[in-house]
Amino acid sequence: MTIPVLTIDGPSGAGKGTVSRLVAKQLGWHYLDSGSIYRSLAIAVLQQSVDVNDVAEIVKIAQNLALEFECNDELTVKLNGEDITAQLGLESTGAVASVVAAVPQVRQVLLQKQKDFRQLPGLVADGRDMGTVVFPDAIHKVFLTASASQRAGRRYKQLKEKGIDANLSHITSEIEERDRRDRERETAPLAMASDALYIDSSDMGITAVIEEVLSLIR
Ligand SMILES: Nc1ncnc2c1ncn2[C@@H]1O[C@H](COP(=O)(O)OP(=O)(O)O)[C@@H](O)[C@H]1O
Ligand SMILES: Nc1ccn([C@@H]2O[C@H](COP(=O)(O)OP(=O)(O)O)[C@@H](O)[C@H]2O)c(=O)n1
Repeated sequence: MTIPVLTIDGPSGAGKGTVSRLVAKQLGWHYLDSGSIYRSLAIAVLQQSVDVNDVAEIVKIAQNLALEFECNDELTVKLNGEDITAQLGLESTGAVASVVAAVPQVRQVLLQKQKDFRQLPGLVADGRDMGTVVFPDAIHKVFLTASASQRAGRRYKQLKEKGIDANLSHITSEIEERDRRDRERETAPLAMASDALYIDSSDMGITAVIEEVLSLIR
């Protein structure tokens, strides 16, 4: 029996995580936040003071990445038993994540870890290459985006709400730089799958986006 997968890909701040978590909850499906795997790798690389250009060392860390996920209303992630949830959401973590994520061997090592999330009764998978590379046979695919200024504004508000000091113009340039790197890399670049539903959430609330995604499944 083929286990159903809904993939939600798109750029940073489009609402993928928020929508994926809520849709997974409504459907009673599992949830894969693939970005948190790349973010965790970035934290491990930073903790071990490894140079971001030292590919061999980064691949070794990826091979030994010991992660535990717990998804209730929010996602809690442990790396080697240590709760790293707070560091996970920082823009500085996202920036390093997008550098290590551009290494083809790193993506290869982490591929099976992501596929293993496909379990009954189904999976909602959020990332950049869920519909194109990791789950190309998914029955439902969404490409969720929004204008760069909306996405930066949302991220700014989200960080402020978490009590993290943030600067809107820094966030805007960091998001633009990360998008460019994610779109232009050779391996598994951020791109819409040809069979995905395109949703631009610039002028849509979260509930409207969720309704549109759920209508795809119904
Ligand atoms: N359609 C929307 N309208 C307004 N705010 C949104 C919308 N979708 C998501 N958000 C908010 O934007 C922030 C970033 O959303 P998130 O789900 O983390 O994005 P992504 O996973 O794509 O990076 C969150 O604070 C979330 O509540
Ligand atoms: N499937 C994925 C998910 C994330 N990533 C990388 O990991 C970084 C962080 O991903 P994320 O999904 O947590 O980022 P946000 O969209 O939450 O900002 C991205 O900028 C990508 O470079 C990836 O390459 N492939």
